[in-house]
Amino acid sequence: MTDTASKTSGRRIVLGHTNYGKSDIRLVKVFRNPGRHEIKELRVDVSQEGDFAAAHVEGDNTGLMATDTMRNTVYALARDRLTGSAEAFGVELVRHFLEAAPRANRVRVSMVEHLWERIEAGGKPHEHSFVRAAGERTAEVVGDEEGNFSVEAGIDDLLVLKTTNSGWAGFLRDRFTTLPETDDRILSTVVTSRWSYGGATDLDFDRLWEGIRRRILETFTDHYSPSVQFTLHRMGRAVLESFPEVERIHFSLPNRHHLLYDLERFGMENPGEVFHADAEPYGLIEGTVERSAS
Ligand SMILES: O=c1[nH]c(=O)c2[nH]c(=O)[nH]c2[nH]1
Repeated sequence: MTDTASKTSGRRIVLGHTNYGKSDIRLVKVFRNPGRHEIKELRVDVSQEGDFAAAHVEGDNTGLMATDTMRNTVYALARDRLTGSAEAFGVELVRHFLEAAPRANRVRVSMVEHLWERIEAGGKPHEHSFVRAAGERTAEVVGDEEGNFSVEAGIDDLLVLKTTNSGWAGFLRDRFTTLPETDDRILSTVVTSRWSYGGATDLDFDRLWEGIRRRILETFTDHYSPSVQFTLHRMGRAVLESFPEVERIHFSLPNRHHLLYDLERFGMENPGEVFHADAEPYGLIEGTVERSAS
């Protein structure tokens, strides 16, 4: 913290933590392999921490990298160094900024990858046409000038649903409880997940991400779910058991309620067929599954 030399009520006013960077850098790279183009679309945020007090307090910008330069750097480095995963590109960017920005001592690069799937045309994968795939992939790399790195990956916006094999019963009943117990309901959620690879910067991040996504989806299907809470833990445990590279995994799981619509009023039966998809409010179940210290 920096003393700004101002005084009010006897307590010094100081500059607290600061960071700055460029957000929402939209990058698309086409890999023009003959006969089979590939595409990568990233939204990149760059954030630097360091000794920026002179800029804030004195208006002295000496040694500050312009955020405009950060944006240019992302595109320029993408030319030769975006060759594989977003995580690997993030590591390259963080290394570059730590070296190039004299006042930065910690750099964070966060990325959201919008996924494109190849279109099948006439029963064949098309050479250069794609359709937006479900869900988004995230990656975040943080590095400091001491050489400490952390790499985190994740999933956003992956909507899943199962039509049975889920219930919610045995919960607390008090005078405000109206919800009936059920052993057969629709379970639906939008998976947001983040997992940590610790300090490893040279893993096969694409293989891991694909495998972890598949493991989460398989686990969603493979059991009777007595609650979103139970399914959260089971998905997390499955990922940690299958992927020793993962240190911990966090889930944010909104409960997308599907309420059986009352057709009795019209003299009709509704044996679990017609539902109202309730938008709000929604339950929100969040939690981390991790390896214990011992
Ligand atoms: O899986 C659930 N967990 C809850 O905590 C909860 N609360 C609720 O009303 N329905 C559900 N379902």
